Amino acid sequence: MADVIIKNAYVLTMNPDAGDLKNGTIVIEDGKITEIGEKTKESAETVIDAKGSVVMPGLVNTHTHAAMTLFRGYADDLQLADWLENHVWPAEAQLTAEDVYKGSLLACLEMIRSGTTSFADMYFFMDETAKAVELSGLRASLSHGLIELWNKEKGETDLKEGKRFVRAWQGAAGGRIKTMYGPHAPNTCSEEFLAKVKEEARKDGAGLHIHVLETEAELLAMKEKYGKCSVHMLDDIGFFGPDVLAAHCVWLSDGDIEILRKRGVNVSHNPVSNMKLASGIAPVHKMLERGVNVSLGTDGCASNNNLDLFEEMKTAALLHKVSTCSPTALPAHQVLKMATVNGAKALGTETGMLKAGMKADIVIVDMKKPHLTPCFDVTSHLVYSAKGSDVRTTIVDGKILMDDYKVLVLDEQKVIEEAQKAAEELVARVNA
Ligand SMILES: C[C@H]1O[C@@H](n2cnc3c(N)ncnc32)[C@H](O)[C@@H]1O
Ligand SMILES: [Zn+2]
Repeated sequence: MADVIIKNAYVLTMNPDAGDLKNGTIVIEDGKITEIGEKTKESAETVIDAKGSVVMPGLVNTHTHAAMTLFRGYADDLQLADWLENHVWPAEAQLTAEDVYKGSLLACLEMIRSGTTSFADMYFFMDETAKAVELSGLRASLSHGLIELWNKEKGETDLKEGKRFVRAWQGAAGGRIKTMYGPHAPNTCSEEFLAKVKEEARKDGAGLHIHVLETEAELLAMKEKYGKCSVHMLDDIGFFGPDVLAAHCVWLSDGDIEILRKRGVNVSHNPVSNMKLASGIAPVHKMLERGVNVSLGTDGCASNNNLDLFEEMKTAALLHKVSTCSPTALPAHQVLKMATVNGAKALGTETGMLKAGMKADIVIVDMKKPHLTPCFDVTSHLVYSAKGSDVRTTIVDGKILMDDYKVLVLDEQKVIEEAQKAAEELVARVNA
C-alpha cells in the first residue's frame, strides 16, 4: 500500500518529456513519487481528492536569510550600504540563538503556507535554522554567513564556525538538510579568504553560497581594489564551479555571463529585493539565453518583505519585460521553470519536477478562486494571478506539512506570537 495518492488533479509536471495531465493521479511512497499517470491500481492510507486544483512541484527559494522575518518592515526605503551597515548589522548584533530559532520557524511557516518546499539560506546561529527546518519538515541548503570585513581573526572564527556547521548538519533530517559554506560577498571577504573557503568546501564536498555583484558600489569597489570585477576575481582564484550558488548577479558584463556559463555557476535572481533596494536589473534574459542556470530567490524579509515565490515569479516576468521593452521576454513557463526545475538543479535536489523516481516535494494550488477564474492556461495563472495564499496543501519528502490550509507540523498561532514577541524585544535591545 502506498502512503499518499493525489487524484483528480490537473498535474503540472514541469517534465518536458511528459507534459501536463488534465485529470491525473500521483502515487507517493517512502518519500518518492512512484507513479504518475491517468489512473492507478494502488491504494493508499491517505487519498487526496484534488478536484479543482493544480498539483505542481514545490517551489524552490534559492536565496533567503530566513530568520530575517524578524526584521520584516524594520528598515525600509534605504540604500543597500546604508541599510546593511547602519541598520541591519547593528540590529543583527543583538540577535540571540533563540531569536534565530523563532524567526526561522516563522519563515518555515510562511514558506509552507505559500508553496515553497525547499530553500537556500545564509545566516547566523544556523543550528537554530536547521532545528526549525528539521521540525517543520521542509528541505534546505543551509550555510553560516562568513563576513570577514578586513579582519583576519574574524574571518578565522567565522570559517571555523562555518566548518563546524557544515559537518554537524550535512545530510541531517533524513537527508532534507544539506550544508554549504556561505562567504558573504567579494567586497566583504578578501581574495585570500575566499580562496581558503573554497578549499575547505572542496575538502568537505560542500557547496558555496555567496552574494555577487549586487550593487554598482560593489563593482566600483572591486575595480578599484583589484582592477577587475567580482566575477573575474572569483574566477581567477578558482572559486567558480557547479557547486556555487551566486545570489543577485546584477552588475554583470557579457564577459561575466560567459564565465558563469562556462563554470556552470548557479545564479539566484532576486527581483523584489533588487527593486526595493534599487540595486539594479540583473541581465536575466541574457543569462537564460546563453544557458546559465538562473533560479529565483526572495532574499531576506528586510528587503522583500515576504517569502512568497508566486510574487517573485510575477515580478521577474514583469521586470524583464519592461527592462527589455519586450513583452515576449521571460514568458510564464520559463519563469515557472526558474522557480522549480532550475532551483532544484541549483540545490542539487531530486525535486522540481513531478516524475516517477523524484522526491515527493509537491504543492496543491486551489484554483476555485475569483482571481483564478476563468482558467484558459494554468501556467499563466500561476505566474500572473495566483498568490502564495492560494496553496492549500504542501508535501515535502512525501510528508504532508499542510493539508487543505491546515498546517500540521507547527502550532501556527504559537509560532506567530513568539516571533512577534522576539522581534519586539530585539528591537527594544537595539534601541536601548
Ligand atoms: C548573511 C548576512 O547577509 C545580510 N544580507 C541580507 N540581505 C542582504 C543583501 N541583499 N545583500 C547583502 N547582504 C545581505 C544579512 O543581513 C546577514 O548579515
Ligand atoms: Zn542576501
